[in-house]
Amino acid sequence: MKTLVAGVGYVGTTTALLLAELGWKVLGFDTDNSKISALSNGTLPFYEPGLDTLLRTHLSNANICFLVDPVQAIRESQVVFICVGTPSLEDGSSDMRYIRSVAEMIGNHMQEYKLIVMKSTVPVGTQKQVVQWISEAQISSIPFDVVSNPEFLREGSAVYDAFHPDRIVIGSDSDAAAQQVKMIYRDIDSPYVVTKPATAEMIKYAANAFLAAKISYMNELARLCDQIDVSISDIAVGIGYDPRIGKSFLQAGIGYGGSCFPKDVKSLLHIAKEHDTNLSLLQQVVHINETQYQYFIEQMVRRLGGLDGKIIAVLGLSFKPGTDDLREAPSLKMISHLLQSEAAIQVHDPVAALPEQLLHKNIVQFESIMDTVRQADAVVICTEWPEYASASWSDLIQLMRNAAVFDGRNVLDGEQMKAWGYDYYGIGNG
Ligand SMILES: NC(=O)c1ccc[n+]([C@@H]2O[C@H](COP(=O)([O-])OP(=O)(O)OC[C@H]3O[C@@H](n4cnc5c(N)ncnc54)[C@H](O)[C@@H]3O)[C@@H](O)[C@H]2O)c1
Ligand SMILES: O=c1ccn([C@@H]2O[C@H](COP(=O)(O)OP(=O)(O)O[C@H]3O[C@H](CO)[C@@H](O)[C@H](O)[C@H]3O)[C@@H](O)[C@H]2O)c(=O)[nH]1
Repeated sequence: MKTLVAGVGYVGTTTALLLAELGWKVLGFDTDNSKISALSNGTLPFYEPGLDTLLRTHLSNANICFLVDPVQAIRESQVVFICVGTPSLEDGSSDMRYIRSVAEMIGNHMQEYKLIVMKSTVPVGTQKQVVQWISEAQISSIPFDVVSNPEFLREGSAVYDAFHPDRIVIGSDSDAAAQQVKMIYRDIDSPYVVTKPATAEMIKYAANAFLAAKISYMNELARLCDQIDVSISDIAVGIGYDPRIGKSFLQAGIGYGGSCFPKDVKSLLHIAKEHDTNLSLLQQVVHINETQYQYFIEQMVRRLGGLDGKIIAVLGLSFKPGTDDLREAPSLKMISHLLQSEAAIQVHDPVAALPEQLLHKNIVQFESIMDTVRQADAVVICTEWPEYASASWSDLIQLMRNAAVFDGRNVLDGEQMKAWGYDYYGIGNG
């Protein structure tokens, strides 16, 4: 059986390689020809640990191939996984143009039954809408099923997450189609949640919004902790032992970023608005997240006595470690603000490069942490890359003009930093 993955970005490439590992023949299709040629040559167009090895293995085994011709891609496959993007529009709703275009492409070119599996994160009701778009695009009526199968992988650990999912959610109107999706994943050991398509679509939003809420909760408490001489990191440990709370996603910082949480929480709020429902808790989750980096900058201004003319070393650009993804990265908002305040910036990231919109005469990217902190008036940690926790801080202090460290991810040992002579501030640990 041949499977087609439409849209080979983060989720599509991971899905394609998972399917190849599971023994299926896989075709990858994307409208971005540069991605197709990079992937065909064994090069990932983004950074994701472990995925490049899988790509080269399955290219050489001829289990996977990447195509630019949509007609061939649709005609040669029995199952189509939709993995295209669903970015935010100005009003917070999801931009459905890519989903619609794939649906119409399938409808247009299919000549026999297809099972269509929707992995993109989509508003509730999309499965129904996709059925309609495919039907309308068909030249003659050919049967097909559309199943919702949301993806829960995290960037930076996409390979592990794809092979060890916490659950596989299948939303289908047809038992036979749900069984077929289960059969595709049969070698993966995971609980299954088989439900209605709308429920599957909502599970994805509910999961991301819940995790975002956990983070904003800790970030808001961090602001109080700063006032009462209590460490938010100690609070996370103390509450995390309660299995009803859990240890994960309690890390206070400068806010959540990435291609999912910001857009998915906003999309859920938009869905609620369309149904005259007020999700006030989630509105606050967004508000806390959008003001968290400003709160952090206020602490910097207070301690440094202003930013004008200061040299600030920014450690970390990507929205989290293990990826070069800069989508909604808090570091970018931070840097824009610092530049507006007439600070000069020296930046470092192990894999991500400064985006074009931040190229400015007052900003320079260095390859080493040492060069980045040299002559700085303050260091700001924006991403919890392990190399920042393990850097030789006892030596780096000699290179700085002023030994202030603002730890936006609480990765350093504050007491040790102070003992080495730093003016150290960890968010919620101040
Ligand atoms: N990135 C993640 O960690 C993650 C995790 C779970 C779910 N998701 C969801 O999965 C979806 C994809 O996310 P992503 O991060 O992989 O996006 P991405 O931007 O990395 O990839 C999307 C790809 O779709 C391609 N595309 C657009 N229109 C197309 C078309 N008509 N036909 C074929 N290809 C087309 C684009 O060129 C791009 O390569 C989104 O809905 C996202 O919310 C993402
Ligand atoms: O305790 C924490 C945990 C995370 N974050 C931040 O939250 C953001 C998102 O992190 P993470 O969830 O690890 O990364 P993503 O790759 O965006 O994965 C999320 O979004 C994906 C897309 O929907 C889902 O599939 C995943 O299950 C979900 O974890 C990052 O900026 C992190 O720095 C914190 O601030 N504190």
